[in-house]
Amino acid sequence: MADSPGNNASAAETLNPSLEEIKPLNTESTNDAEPFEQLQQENLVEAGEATAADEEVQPSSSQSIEGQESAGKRKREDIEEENEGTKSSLHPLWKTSLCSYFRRQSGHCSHGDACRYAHGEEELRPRPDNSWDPTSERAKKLLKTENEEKNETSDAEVNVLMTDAFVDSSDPARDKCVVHLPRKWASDNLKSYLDEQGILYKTAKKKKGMTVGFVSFENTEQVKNAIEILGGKTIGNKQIKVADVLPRSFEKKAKSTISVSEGTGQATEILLGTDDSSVSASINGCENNDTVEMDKLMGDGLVAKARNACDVVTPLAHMSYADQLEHKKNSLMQTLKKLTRNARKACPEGIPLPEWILKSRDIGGLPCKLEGILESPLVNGYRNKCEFSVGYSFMGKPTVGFMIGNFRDGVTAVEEPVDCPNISKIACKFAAIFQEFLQHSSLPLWNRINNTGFWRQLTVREGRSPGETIEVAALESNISEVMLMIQVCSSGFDDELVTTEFERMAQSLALEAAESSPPLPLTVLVVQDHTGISNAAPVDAPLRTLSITKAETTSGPDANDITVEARIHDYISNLRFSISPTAFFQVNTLAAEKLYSLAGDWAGLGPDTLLFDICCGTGTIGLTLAHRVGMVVGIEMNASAVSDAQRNAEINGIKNCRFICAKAEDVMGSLLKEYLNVPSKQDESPHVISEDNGKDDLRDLENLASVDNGADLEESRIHELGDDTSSSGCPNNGSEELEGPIERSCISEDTSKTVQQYKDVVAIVDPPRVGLHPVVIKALRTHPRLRRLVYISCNPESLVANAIELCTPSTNKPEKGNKNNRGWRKMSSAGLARHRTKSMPSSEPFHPVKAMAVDLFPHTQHCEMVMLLERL
Ligand SMILES: C[S@@+](CC[C@H](N)C(=O)[O-])C[C@H]1O[C@@H](n2cnc3c(N)ncnc32)[C@H](O)[C@@H]1O
Repeated sequence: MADSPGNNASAAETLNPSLEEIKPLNTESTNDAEPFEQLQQENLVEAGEATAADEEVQPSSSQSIEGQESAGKRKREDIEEENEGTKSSLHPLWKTSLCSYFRRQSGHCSHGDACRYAHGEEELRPRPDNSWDPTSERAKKLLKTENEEKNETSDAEVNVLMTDAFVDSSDPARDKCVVHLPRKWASDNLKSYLDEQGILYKTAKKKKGMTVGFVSFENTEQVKNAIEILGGKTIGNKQIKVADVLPRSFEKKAKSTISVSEGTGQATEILLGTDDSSVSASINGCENNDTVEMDKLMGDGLVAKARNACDVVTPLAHMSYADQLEHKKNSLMQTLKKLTRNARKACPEGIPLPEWILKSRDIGGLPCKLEGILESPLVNGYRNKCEFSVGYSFMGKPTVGFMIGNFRDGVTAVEEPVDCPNISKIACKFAAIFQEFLQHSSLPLWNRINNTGFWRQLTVREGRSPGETIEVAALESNISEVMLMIQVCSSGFDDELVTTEFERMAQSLALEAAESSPPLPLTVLVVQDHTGISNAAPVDAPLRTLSITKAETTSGPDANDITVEARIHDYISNLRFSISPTAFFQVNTLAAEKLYSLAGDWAGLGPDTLLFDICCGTGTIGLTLAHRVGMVVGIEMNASAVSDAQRNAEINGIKNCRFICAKAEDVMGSLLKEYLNVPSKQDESPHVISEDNGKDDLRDLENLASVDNGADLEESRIHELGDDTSSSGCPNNGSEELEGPIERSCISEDTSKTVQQYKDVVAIVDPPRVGLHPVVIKALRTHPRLRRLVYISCNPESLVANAIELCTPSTNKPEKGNKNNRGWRKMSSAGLARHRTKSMPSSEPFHPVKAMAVDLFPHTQHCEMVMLLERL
């Protein structure tokens, strides 16, 4: 998802040597496999099919001759088997892939003409979809041409919707942007480049991470000169372009100007250069003008990307729901196949391939059966939490909604969420109310380019009333509580002004909510103060609860302000859940209920089960399954979520749960030891990890993982667009600084039953998008008493990566991790996982038993997946 940083040649060159060092010996090339995966995605090649592209899978070049021979034999038998079917009738894939044996053995293949694979480019036939074997010269040539064409097209579609003020001259014709610059450049690099080219300019600004720089000129002569000099220039393989900053009418239409003080870079003076009538005129006329102007620009080829929030936030909305489910299922199947391919590739020499890999051929290369996809009970308006960005619309109107593109590519325009089908009516109404308030606020909107301003984001969280049935036609009537969290950056602003503005805001929101028809519930109003660059605030960003004026008394002399505790409530499986402002709670409550109950069913629970709920959030999984097990141990790093979990256990009278506030990687090993210290037969097996050795290995892996978990700010920004599976939704890098491994325990534990009595140990893991920390994987994998693991994932790629480590047979001589190696930076998550398997201590692998998708996010590409892993 995140673009690879640094796409220029020098970055690639410096990376290669380190990659060499850690490239798994049995990997010839991982690049070739990718186009093949694409073909598989399009269902053009069966997963079991052997081609030059997937031949890297086996035999492993690090295997012994014997190993190679047996692997080679395996493959040859497979081919012969398949040939039986192809000789008699011409298989549609006959000679559509290059024969790897023929290529390797300099033009010799024992199958001769009968070989189903093409002996050389001349014999090669196009595939049924007219594409070519991706390893062939033809395919490579075609790809190159396509890429060139793409580059040309994107050149034509220069599209900078930088609505945040970033202009230096009074004449927009003298403000230009330069596009296709290296991401790693900052302003200084841009200035040096312009100087080197002999270009005169007034100011030049560029932020790292963006491909766009902003240059203002003293006069039109300088503009002309710059365009002439830069025309046709390239940096790396990118052609530099000079373009207008859109919207061109921004200066004309935007009524507020922000004066930024030189010294602090902080906005100190705000001139609302408008009277109310002109603001409302501009607001009222805005929608139509926007559309006309946008259409014109699209016609001119200047704006070709998403034009509204709906296209960005709900890209599948144009499909029927049945088609969306089918689309997601197919795409998940392709992702799952990576598990088989990579585990096969990583299987150490001399160790037989596990049964599940051998059997994968019978199910199209899947590691286990994908049992289907469960639909969301609600398809529209299902989100109980929406994070709306604050910014300027395409036409320069202060707007509360979604960014319609990527900041890195120079798009900061924010558009209203009106047509996004996943957003509830209540959330849309609150966004509109807050937007209206911002039109008159004396504090500025957050400017993503200068990182200045005040108003940043609005989060609307909804809680339902208890009840069995949901009125799909009148969803709002089920919403009884609403929490609004307004994110600001108050640093550098006058306290008194800020307090007055908050009071005005609270009054305005309460009044408008009460006057809405039907009235909107407004339970809690919280302000989150955050100074960081991205809106993804750490969980400990300061919160301030504002009092809300009771609607019925607003006009009376004794207007009654109430401040309530900052929390709302929702219900899952008839349990009441208390949710604090920053705690994770699944955004689609009804679908989450299905997800948790499926996980419980697959976990095979009973009164003798000890259930580890890893990454437990507010305790939803453990608490909804507590009645089916002996005891639940929940682990969660967000302190307020842990307090919520504890509170939720209490309000629901559940006594067999213990919640631990810690990073799972810090406590998993010791918890397994604490609970499972009873020696069993398994413990005596050679699979047991020795303490010292284990610690060393854990440290090695931790080293690799520390950067792996690094959040990509821009990725977080993209997920602001309504995808709550982001790291902002489930903070994996929360700033909750923990002193010790278990800083705080919340225990409502039935201590009458000692831990040794639990015969059955099960883990349900539900990690954030990045997946489980390698230390946690290792702890789970190497503890022999943990026989069953249910993995719930909002990111199938990380599920696959983690499952590679959990399910690949371990080597008898695990390698030591190389702490100084930085080559993993450019590896795929699966490649990295494969690499890690080499240092996995000798332990019995899990095997994938079954998988099921649960659609928590209709209209988007995202989907939850559940996979059951077991040890026989
Ligand atoms: C996808 S959410 C799942 C929460 C919960 N199971 C639920 O369904 O509501 C992931 C949770 O993992 C927590 N988390 C992230 N990294 C963690 C870590 N290293 N250790 C423990 N918890 C973590 C997040 O705070 C978040 O609550």
